[in-house]
This record gives sequence, C-alpha cells and structure tokens, in this order.
Amino acid sequence: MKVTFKDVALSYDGKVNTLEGLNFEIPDGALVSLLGPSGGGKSTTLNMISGLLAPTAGKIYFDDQDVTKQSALARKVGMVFQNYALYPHLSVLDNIAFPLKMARVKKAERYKRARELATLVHVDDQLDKKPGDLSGGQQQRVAIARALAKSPSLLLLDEPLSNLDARLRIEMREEIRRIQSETGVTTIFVTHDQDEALHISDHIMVLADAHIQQFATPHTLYASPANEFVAKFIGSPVINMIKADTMKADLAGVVPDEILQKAETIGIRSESIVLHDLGRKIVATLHAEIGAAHQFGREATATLNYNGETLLSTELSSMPTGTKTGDFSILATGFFLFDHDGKLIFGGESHDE
Ligand SMILES: Nc1ncnc2c1ncn2[C@@H]1O[C@H](COP(=O)(O)OP(=O)(O)OP(=O)(O)O)[C@@H](O)[C@H]1O
Repeated sequence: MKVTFKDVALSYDGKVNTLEGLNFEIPDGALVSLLGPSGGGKSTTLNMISGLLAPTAGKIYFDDQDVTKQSALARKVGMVFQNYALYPHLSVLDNIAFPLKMARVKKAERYKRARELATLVHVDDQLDKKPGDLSGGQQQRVAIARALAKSPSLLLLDEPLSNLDARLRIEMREEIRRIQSETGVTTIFVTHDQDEALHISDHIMVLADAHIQQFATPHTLYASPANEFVAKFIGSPVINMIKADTMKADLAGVVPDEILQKAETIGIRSESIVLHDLGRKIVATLHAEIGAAHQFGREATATLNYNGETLLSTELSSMPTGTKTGDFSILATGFFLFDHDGKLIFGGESHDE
C-alpha cells in the first residue's frame, strides 16, 4: 500500500502546529524509518498514518483512496508497540490467532494462519508457552506475527526494539528486515537510533522542529544531507563543522565566488580528511598541525589544528610518527557548504528523491 501525505499539519492545542507542511509518498512495499530527536514528531506522524490521530489540515491517501477521515480500524493497519501488549494469559498460538478470532474467522483456519505466521517469525517451537515465559526478542516476534494476522494494509512499529538489549536489538532489526521482505508489506518504523534506521530502511524520514528535514535513502542522507541538521544528525563520528570564513582562502578557485560568499558553515566528514588523495577528487589542501591521536579497536582518529579550529579525521593512521605539521587533502565527497539558514549550497551528490 502506498501512503501519501498532502500538506498535512497537526496541532494538539489548536494554536501551534506540532507538525506542518508534511508532503511525502511512501512507496508500496517499502520499509521506511521515521527518525529524529525526542519530540521531533515521529509518533505523531505514525499516529496520523494509523488513524489514531486526525490531521488538523491536509489529506492522507492509502493508494488513491482518501483515508483522512477513516478510523484506525477502517484503515486496517497492523501495529506493534514497544511494550508488545501481548495477552499474558493466552498462549503464543492464541495470541497470534486473537485478531482472527475477533474477526470471527473459523477455528481451523485461524490456527492454520497463526501457525504459518509463527513459522515466519521463528516462534513455531514456542506455540504453547505464555508470553511471560518468552525472552524480549521472542515476545517481539509474537507481537509482529499478531500484527500481521489480518494481512494488514501497513505494518507500523513504534520504537519496537527499545526494550531489548544491544545484541538482541541488532538481531531483531535484521529480523524485521527479513520478515518485511518476505511478506512485502509496507512497513513504517519509528526509531531515534540512527544506526538502526540506516541499517534496515529503504528510506528514512528525518523529523525535527515540526518539519521533515529530509526524506531519502540512507545513502543520500549521508552523502547529500539537505541541511546542517541532517549532516550533524546522521553519521558517526559526528561531522566536523567549522565557520566558513576559516577556510574561504583555501577554497577560492574551487568553489564559485557567489556560493562562497553565501557560505556560513562548512561540514567535513572525518573520513574525507586524508593524507594521500590517491587520485580522488579534492576540494582543498590544508596546512595543519596534528593534535591528539586515539586508537579505538580498528578505528584510529587524529585531531588537526587548522586556523584555530579542531578537525577530526579517521584516515590519518599512516602519519609518520613525530610529524607535527603537514598538508592534508579534503576529499570532495563528504565536503559540504551550508548557508545562513543551514541549507546545503555546495557539495553532495545529485539527489535521488
Ligand atoms: N497528546 C499530546 N498533547 C499535546 N502535545 C503532544 C501530545 N503528544 C505529543 N505532543 C507534543 O508533540 C511534539 C512531538 O511529539 P512526538 O511524540 O510525536 O515526538 P517523537 O519524535 O515521537 O518523540 P519521542 O522520541 O520522545 O517519542 C512534542 O513536543 C510533544 O510534547
């Protein structure tokens, strides 16, 4: 099912818009993450998709049907919440079959379907157990199977992994990806964990400050952030941000003058500051002094002191020891200029959405 928002706004108090100008299309069969800081509007957006919350303005479509005024029930969405909300007194099999029982599906048929779903989510060896006897990850699997029981139009997951430990979170995010590709159901997933979103999503919607900051593939968000917020929010280590004035002299001739004049901030990814460009396209060569070097496992980082700014690089482990200063290349990929409003005005690849 394709989901379209046209000029949607939502106000909780009738005065201030918590969200506004929401215009997007979630393609049929996609796995989309809603990502953003706390209070950015992820749950609000999800609740408008599900029908639990009516928009204050604008229209919502499922395929070509206007569902703006339809209830959650009529929209036939499947939902999974972070607390799973399983029925503690029912077995795994009965939990999965429960929505079908409510829909008066015959016993033999509903158990057949529930067993198929249990196999899909890999809890088919736990059918007689009660939720209390399952691990967090297994409970999550049962909750997903139950949400899929009535072949929903969409599968909506609100921070489904937040109650799991770090190892299980990684296992379950891969499982959600697998289950989604096997069923093909359009899935919308809320998370505040960029790693989670980057690993499993076809597209990520970054929500903050009442707006969609960018809606794009994980690759595009990283390689072509639409603005300073996205550049800082996506990527680890956090992108280097320096005042444009610091570097303008080194960029003359490479960046057109009219763009350089408007540039307020420069973003440079830590892997784009290198000692040897190896034939890759560069935008500048900086003469800088090496600061502190750190080694964490396989990752080696070094700081550079450049015109009073500190830049972090992950690519300088080959620096000869004892070197104090050197010339460092800035690669074109991972180099961005932002204007006064934080908008990208130079760098990045052409956008794919
Ligand atoms: N029922 C409500 N009444 C009034 N304001 C609300 C209500 N629910 C959310 N808000 C406000 O709307 C904004 C967006 O909240 P929302 O829960 O959608 O954000 P979120 O991105 O899901 O955050 P989190 O990651 O903390 O869950 C916040 O400022 C929040 O305080």
